[in-house]
Amino acid sequence: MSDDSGRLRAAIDSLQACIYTKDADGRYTYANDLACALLNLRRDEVIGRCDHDLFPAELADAARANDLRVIESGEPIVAEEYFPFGDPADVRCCLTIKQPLFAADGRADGVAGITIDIDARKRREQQVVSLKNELATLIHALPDPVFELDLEGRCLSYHARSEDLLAASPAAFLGKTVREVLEREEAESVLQALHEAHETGRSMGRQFKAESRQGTQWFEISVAPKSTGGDDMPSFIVLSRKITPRKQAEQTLRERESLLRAVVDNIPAEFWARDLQGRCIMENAATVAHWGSLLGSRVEDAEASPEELADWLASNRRAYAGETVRKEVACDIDGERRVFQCVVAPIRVGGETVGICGFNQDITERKRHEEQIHQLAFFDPLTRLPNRRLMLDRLEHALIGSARRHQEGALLLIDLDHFKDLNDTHGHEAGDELLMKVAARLRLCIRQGDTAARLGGDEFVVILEDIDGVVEGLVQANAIAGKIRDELNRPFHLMRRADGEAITYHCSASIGITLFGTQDISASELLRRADTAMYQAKAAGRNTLCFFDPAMQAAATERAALHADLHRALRDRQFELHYQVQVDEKRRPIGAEALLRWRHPARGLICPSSFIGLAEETGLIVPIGIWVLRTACIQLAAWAARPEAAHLRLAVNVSARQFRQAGFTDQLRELLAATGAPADRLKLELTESTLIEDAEAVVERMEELRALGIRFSLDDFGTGYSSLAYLKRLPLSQLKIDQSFVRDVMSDANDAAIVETILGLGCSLGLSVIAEGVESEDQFAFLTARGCREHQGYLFGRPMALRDFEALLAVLHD
Ligand SMILES: Nc1nc2c(ncn2[C@@H]2O[C@@H]3COP(=O)(O)O[C@H]4[C@@H](O)[C@H](n5cnc6c(=O)[nH]c(N)nc65)O[C@@H]4COP(=O)(O)O[C@H]3[C@H]2O)c(=O)[nH]1
Repeated sequence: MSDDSGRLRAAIDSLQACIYTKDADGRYTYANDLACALLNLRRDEVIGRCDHDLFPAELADAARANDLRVIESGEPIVAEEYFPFGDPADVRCCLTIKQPLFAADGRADGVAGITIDIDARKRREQQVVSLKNELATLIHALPDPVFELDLEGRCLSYHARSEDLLAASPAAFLGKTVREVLEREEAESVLQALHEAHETGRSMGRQFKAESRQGTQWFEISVAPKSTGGDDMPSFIVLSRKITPRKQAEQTLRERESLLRAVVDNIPAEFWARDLQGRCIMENAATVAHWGSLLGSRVEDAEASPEELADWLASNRRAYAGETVRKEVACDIDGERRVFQCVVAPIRVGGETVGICGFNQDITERKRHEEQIHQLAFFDPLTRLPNRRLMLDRLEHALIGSARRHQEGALLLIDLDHFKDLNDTHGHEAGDELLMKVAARLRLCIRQGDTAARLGGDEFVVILEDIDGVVEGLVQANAIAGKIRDELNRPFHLMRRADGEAITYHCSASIGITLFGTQDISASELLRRADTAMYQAKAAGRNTLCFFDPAMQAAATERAALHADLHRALRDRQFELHYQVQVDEKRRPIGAEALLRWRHPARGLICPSSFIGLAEETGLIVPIGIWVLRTACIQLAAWAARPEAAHLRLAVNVSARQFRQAGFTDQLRELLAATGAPADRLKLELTESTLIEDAEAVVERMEELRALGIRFSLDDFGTGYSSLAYLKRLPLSQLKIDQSFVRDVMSDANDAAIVETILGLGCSLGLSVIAEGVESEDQFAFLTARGCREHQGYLFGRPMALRDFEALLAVLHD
């Protein structure tokens, strides 16, 4: 028996459980080895102690409470208690079975307990519980329903926060396969997802639709196989998201996109858009039809000329910078010139430019119509000349322009004589044909920039512009009116519609002319004047030109005649050079001034003052001047060969226009070479006005000529405004005192003072001074007394023909 109790005790001690007994007061009466070892006490130290002696109070309280429950109830209990295991910090959960111990009287007076460490299992259980809780929370938190389906698509279970998220009530699908619930195509989609998940481990993004009371509902599913851990039929967790709103939005977006596409394609213009890198990101059908698809390409990739590309790039740059650019572009399409109205504008999103877009609209037809409208509005349909309206507009512009530019213009009103008779006898068609042919001839008579217009009926108007000066205006208006009259006098060949016969028609016109320039006058007043003048022309017997102003008329007639005469004079060698002697203070001849004379066959000898002005205005002075210079050079060469005349200098007047003419230096060089005239004997007389305009060019020309040996005398000195500083820059050799000062030098103190000043000036500038217009001995004495060494005037000799001049030279020599 004692052997048995010893073996039992040994068995109890070897158990991996704490076994103990306690008395009614909770004092240990027995503790096995493991219990002692965990308390790190010997058994005799454990026996007699209670839990409060060994453990923290709250653990001991719990254990004591269990002990008391067992003692009081006399029933065993199974409870969880917590004890430190060796280390006081290592408190573990233990399963405790407590059994009452009974006294002989049957009262429970102690407890026998077995305590096993279940801490690790307890923790695992707790983890599983918390994992389950988390999963439940997660599933609960999921916005989308979750299903468990088997591989055939049978619904094993589901979880949904709300039945609204389902396509049908759970009863409709729980336990059923998707084939039973959904349309065939939709069910296939779900089954494919299940198989995909089965094979690859997951499936995402498959969609299906189901009909519900709310209409068609769309779902998107994510599938993952459910791990069963055995060979059971595989099942799958299917997360089903209701995407009906998204689908509807996508549908709306698609509809909008196709509407936008349709709108863009139906725009009756080419449309394109480019991103910030310049790549085409959108285009419409019209653009593709014209250019081929531009998508993805840049402007630089287009097949166009460098100028066109540069132009497009410049517009695009401006649009990227925020500007809306409008321009017209003309290009050839299939060999036809077409015009496009192009707009390039920035594309802004939230105030930021994200690209540019453009419209190119073919406006060729519109342009044509505009042109036609313009033609109808401003041009006479019969003759295609500007009509009254456009003529008035141009006339107003001409009036403003000529006033601003200080130029003259002329208005010619042309009325065909007896036009009505032509209409009456040969029909309107012949009349129309004449008007067209008259228009064509008028066009030929005017310069580019001038206007020929039809006022209506048989009345035409010509506007001449940009004419230098009134005289030139008279001359030109007269000349062009004459040309028009002559042109219209040439026979016209017309067709008579009635019998198809060709007729030769002799036309004449009455032309009224009026000039306009700086004076303030309206277009309508001008027209009235031209009309008055035209009626005067009619009254004067038709086929006539008439100026509005009789004085102008006379001047124009005279000028025109003079002009024609001058031409003839040059051609018929009617010009002569007269020579006026120039002497020194001892009256010895030192040279002469060559003065031009015109021996007119009818009017006799004409002085230059009567024609030099006109010759200058009309440019005839240039050929006349060359003739003078050539004659003078020939004369100088002749004198050079004669000892008594070799010292003579010859002064020749050169007009500003001639002096400024390109090639003047070369002309003189050639003349000197051709005639053999000594250049240093030739003296060019220039007036102050010649020198003042474009000073740089004048000085340059004078230097060129001086390099040839030619000298310069400044004519009319004292009448202009030459500054001393300016005079000093000029390579002059002589100042000529104007005869107006010499004339009154004896009577007018001012003139005397001016003469003295000029003499002093010549002295200080190192220039010789010659007095002009010396007529009396007193003047001569006055001038010589003040140091004037050279003289010219009637006192010594008038301008005279060469033979007389040479006779005079002989007398003066003697
Ligand atoms: N009252 C008076 N007059 C005198 C006297 N001595 C000379 N005269 C006149 O004064 C003018 C001097 O010529 P000018 O000042 O160069 O003025 C010249 C000159 O500017 C210009 N001219 C003459 N010949 C030519 C020429 O060949 N070419 C150019 N471009 N102009 C010329 O025509 C102007 C007038 O020439 P003319 O009628 O020949 O008039 C000449 C001459 O006859 C005098 O003592 N008393």
